[in-house]
Amino acid sequence: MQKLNRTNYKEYNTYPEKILQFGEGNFLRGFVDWQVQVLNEKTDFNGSVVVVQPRGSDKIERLNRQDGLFTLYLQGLKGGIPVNEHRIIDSISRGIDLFTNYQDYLKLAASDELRFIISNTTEAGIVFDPFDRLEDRPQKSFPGKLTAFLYQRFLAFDGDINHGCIIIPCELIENNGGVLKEVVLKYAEHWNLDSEFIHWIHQANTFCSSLVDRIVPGYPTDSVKEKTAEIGFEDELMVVGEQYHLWVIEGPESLKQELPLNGTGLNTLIVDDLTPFRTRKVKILNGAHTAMTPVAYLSGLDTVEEAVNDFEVGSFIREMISEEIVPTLEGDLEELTLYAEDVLNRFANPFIKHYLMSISLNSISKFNTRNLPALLDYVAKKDTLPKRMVFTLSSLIYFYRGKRGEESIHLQDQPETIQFFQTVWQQYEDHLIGAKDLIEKVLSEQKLWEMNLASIPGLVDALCTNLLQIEQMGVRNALNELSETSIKKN
Ligand SMILES: NC(=O)c1ccc[n+]([C@@H]2O[C@H](COP(=O)([O-])OP(=O)(O)OC[C@H]3O[C@@H](n4cnc5c(N)ncnc54)[C@H](O)[C@@H]3O)[C@@H](O)[C@H]2O)c1
Ligand SMILES: O=P(O)(O)OC[C@@H](O)[C@@H](O)[C@H](O)[C@H](O)CO
Repeated sequence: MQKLNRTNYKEYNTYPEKILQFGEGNFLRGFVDWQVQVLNEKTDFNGSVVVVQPRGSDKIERLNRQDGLFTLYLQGLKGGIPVNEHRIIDSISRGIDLFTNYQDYLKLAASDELRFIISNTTEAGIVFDPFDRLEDRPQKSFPGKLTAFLYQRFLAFDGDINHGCIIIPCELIENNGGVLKEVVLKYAEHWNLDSEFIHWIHQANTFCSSLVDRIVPGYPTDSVKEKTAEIGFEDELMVVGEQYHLWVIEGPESLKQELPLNGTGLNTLIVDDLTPFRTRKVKILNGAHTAMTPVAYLSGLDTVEEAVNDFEVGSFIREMISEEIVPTLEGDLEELTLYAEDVLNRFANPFIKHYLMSISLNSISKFNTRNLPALLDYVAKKDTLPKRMVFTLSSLIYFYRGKRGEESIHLQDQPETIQFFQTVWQQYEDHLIGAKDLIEKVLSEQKLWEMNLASIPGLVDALCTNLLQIEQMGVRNALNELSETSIKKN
């Protein structure tokens, strides 16, 4: 079987490099790079994407081995009809490995054609690292790398305000554009860069917050053989996603000229305020994903579809959404309920195997942004703890013990987070601390939650009860117990 690359696949197009993309991951390829392909096909956008790694461990060679080409499968309901289609995406021109080719990165900063910068570095990526230096090749953090790039561009064009960029982060954090801009400005100050550069950042560049929505499980491990036979190429970068997509970009009117979306059929909206779209999506869809992951995985399930179709776990998820998440949201109840139903139908998409383990990446920071706000709102509104969300948090703490029965769990999170849990669970197993001490240690570790969760009335005791039940009878039986009980008013 031939490998997918531009020598073997001749029907590719080439376009000027207009977009710099931080992230080689499945989501950006199945969402942004697909949209760029649609823009190239249906409008005069005429642009391609250069990909760089947002952090040290990422591999860019795989992308370059395939000359940026990859196959995208979109599977799900389109207008109510099941659709399963695939295509080769040619919108990525190349990847630049910042460790071996930093000079190409600097060269790209001086390109006249470059206009957009896009990123997706998970909720953990937009951070300030005081040890990053301008001279590093590359800096460790994504915003450090971006600041160095923008500074090089500022120098290359002598501070010309017509050579700034439109920066559109996709990370699922609130006000992602504003937060990214703040971190860039913090680096500018930390590195003592010229005040003209700071002025240029403000005047020449636009940081647009954005909200993305498409379920992209990624590489189809289970069906790769059939898919390889179908496309006729070996493709290490194959991606599967659902048909549904929505991209809401908070940006100026002028962006509508630069991103010619009209007539493309893309569900991409340029709006003044994306808050309502974001809150609804992050709390219901992502909230349910992150909350179901430890519960369903520790119940012996592996995918989102299995989780929503499982009697106990599925009921737990549905009730959590309707009784504990939706009541914390503002807006029309009927509309929110319909959105929640759509989300549950998307979760049950039979074409898609969305592995819980892939959702579990950086679960602690995801819990903070996706679940904790709803938990706190619920407590504030109802003056009692939401028992299902509390159960989720108990399961999450148990998940970070790193064991599902005899099997060990491959935890994917910041090394210090994994280390912290390893230490407290070891102390527990060595009988140096009890369950309550363990919970107290975890909840009061402010680096994990950015607040002291132990201060939430009743939470330590509720978690302790759940944890002991999970340990004694397993998550599934503990879930059954939970449906019988209610948490006492604080
Ligand atoms: N897959 C989906 O269905 C989907 C849909 C919408 C949004 N997202 C977003 O995409 C992210 C996951 O991406 P994916 O599905 O492409 O997974 P992936 O594993 O293929 O890619 C993850 C990307 O995030 C980067 N990353 C991870 N931790 C980082 C850190 N600490 N600092 C900087 N970069 C970091 C990786 O280097 C990689 O480029 C999620 O956090 C989510 O916000 C995913
Ligand atoms: O991609 P992650 O790992 O941050 O989160 C998992 C899912 O919640 C997420 O990918 C959703 O599928 C997506 O946000 C849908 O638009």
